[in-house]
Amino acid sequence: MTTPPALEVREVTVRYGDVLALDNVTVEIGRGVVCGLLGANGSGKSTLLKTIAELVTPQSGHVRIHGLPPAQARKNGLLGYVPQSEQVDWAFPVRVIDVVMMGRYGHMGLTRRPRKSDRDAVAEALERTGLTDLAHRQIGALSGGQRKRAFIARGIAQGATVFLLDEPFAGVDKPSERTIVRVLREMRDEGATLLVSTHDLAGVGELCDEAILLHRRVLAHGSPDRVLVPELMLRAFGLEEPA
Ligand SMILES: Nc1ncnc2c1ncn2[C@@H]1O[C@H](COP(=O)(O)OP(=O)(O)OP(=O)(O)O)[C@@H](O)[C@H]1O
Repeated sequence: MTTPPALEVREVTVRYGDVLALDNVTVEIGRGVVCGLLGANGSGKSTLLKTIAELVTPQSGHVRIHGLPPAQARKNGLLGYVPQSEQVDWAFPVRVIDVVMMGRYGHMGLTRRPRKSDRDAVAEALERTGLTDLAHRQIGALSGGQRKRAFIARGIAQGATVFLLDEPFAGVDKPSERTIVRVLREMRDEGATLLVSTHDLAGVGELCDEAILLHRRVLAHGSPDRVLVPELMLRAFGLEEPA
């Protein structure tokens, strides 16, 4: 039997009322890959990530994570998701350590009582993301970059093997950006698959092994030097000269 890809999106179409957000999107990503998700505003990047995370239900098509439906993969802790900052209620009174511990819920059973292994995993994730000293701060009291790092720490503590990140570099200071790039590469080197939506085209070559160019449909998917070419970028960003 062949091993299924880490992430498989097959013929997915998503509409919000009259708006066609994704049109028959098919993507496969292997294990141990960082893949950048690129496209103009409104091209469907967030919708694709939300569909994989089952926060949006497609009109047709399906998603598999290591061959499993997303709900099952989430239950097994395989699927992690870092939302765009605007989607999070930062006034919610939780501490950084509580956010990271949420990544362990799938490991705890129904009692949700942390064991030593859970506390150790949280401590390691905080350490790797440089948040140990901020562990007891309210999440809303952190900078943009620190907040992103807290959500990434949650995914590390969870042991996610497919990790979706929606604009992890938006509103992030340089030191946090460097930490995030290092941590994402480490996760990739440990075998995780990361799908990262970003507007930071300059950083794609440095971070990503592959890139997907989206414009409701997949315009291109391959190595960054094959995808980030003027002809495709002009099409993706709607700057194509009239024929
Ligand atoms: N909840 C919603 N209801 C109605 N339309 C929506 C909804 N969410 C997204 N859309 C529309 O679907 C299309 C794709 O949006 P999406 O947020 O996925 O794009 P995006 O590439 O992530 O954009 P951005 O880079 O601006 O975040 C856009 O036309 C958007 O206006």
